[in-house]
Amino acid sequence: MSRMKMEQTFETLRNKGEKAFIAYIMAGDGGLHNLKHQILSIEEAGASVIELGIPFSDPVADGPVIQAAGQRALAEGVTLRSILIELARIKEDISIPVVLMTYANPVLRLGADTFAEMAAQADVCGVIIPDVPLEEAAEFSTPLAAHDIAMIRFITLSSSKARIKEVIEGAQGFIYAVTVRGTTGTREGFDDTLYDYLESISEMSDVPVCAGFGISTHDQAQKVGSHCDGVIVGSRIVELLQQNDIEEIKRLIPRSADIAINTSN
Ligand SMILES: O=P(O)(O)OC[C@@H](O)[C@@H](O)c1c[nH]c2ccccc12
Repeated sequence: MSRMKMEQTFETLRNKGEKAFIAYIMAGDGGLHNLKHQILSIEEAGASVIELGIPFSDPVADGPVIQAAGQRALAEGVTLRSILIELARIKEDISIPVVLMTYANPVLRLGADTFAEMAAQADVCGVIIPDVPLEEAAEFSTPLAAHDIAMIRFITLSSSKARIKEVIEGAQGFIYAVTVRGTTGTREGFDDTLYDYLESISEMSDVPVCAGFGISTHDQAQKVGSHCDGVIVGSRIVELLQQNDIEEIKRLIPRSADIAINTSN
């Protein structure tokens, strides 16, 4: 069920000629009792996948907006365990795939086996652990694979061709292509080389390629998405969700009609 659900989502989108919109939110920001409402609002706004962040005290790859959201969530007292328990409770209400984004430390504290089991109970489809390099991933990916949960891998602008090949081989779920150097957060624009980079990865890869970091507007989402299988938006979603501005989240997500216009010119 778990990994397949996400594969099906991407296949359905591909058949319709649409791109995935992966919305990142910080679990527990606004209190865990709001998680269900937040996920359902974002689902209704048109997101295809939820990337659910786990708050952590030392989030090395997070930009200021996500860090602040993590601090608020920690102040609410939420933990990886309490998030997984809540997710298991509300899973029947959520239609779109959920991917967890956590640092290694909370997983190790819970135990990688327990984590995989609880994630499976919660219908989690994939897991992103940015501070675990490919070489050390087995400790996490083996128990996850036993529960059919994908471990999502990263490619960055500075990955060599050989490295890209290595990452693509055995990749599951989707590949997270990082669009900028540095931490998460909004950016004015992107490197000119970004689009060629995304297209060359997409050509090499059988699993979908989704681009994230620095995407904060509808136009950016549409433009970047037209060169790969989907986009990931974090900081902007976190901001809008904190303001409870679901209408603006709706406007951020490209519709199929926008894409049709895009390809006709
Ligand atoms: O916030 P941005 O720039 O839209 O980027 C997405 C990103 O926040 C999300 O995927 C994410 C949050 N924390 C991370 C840590 C590493 C990699 C990715 C992430």
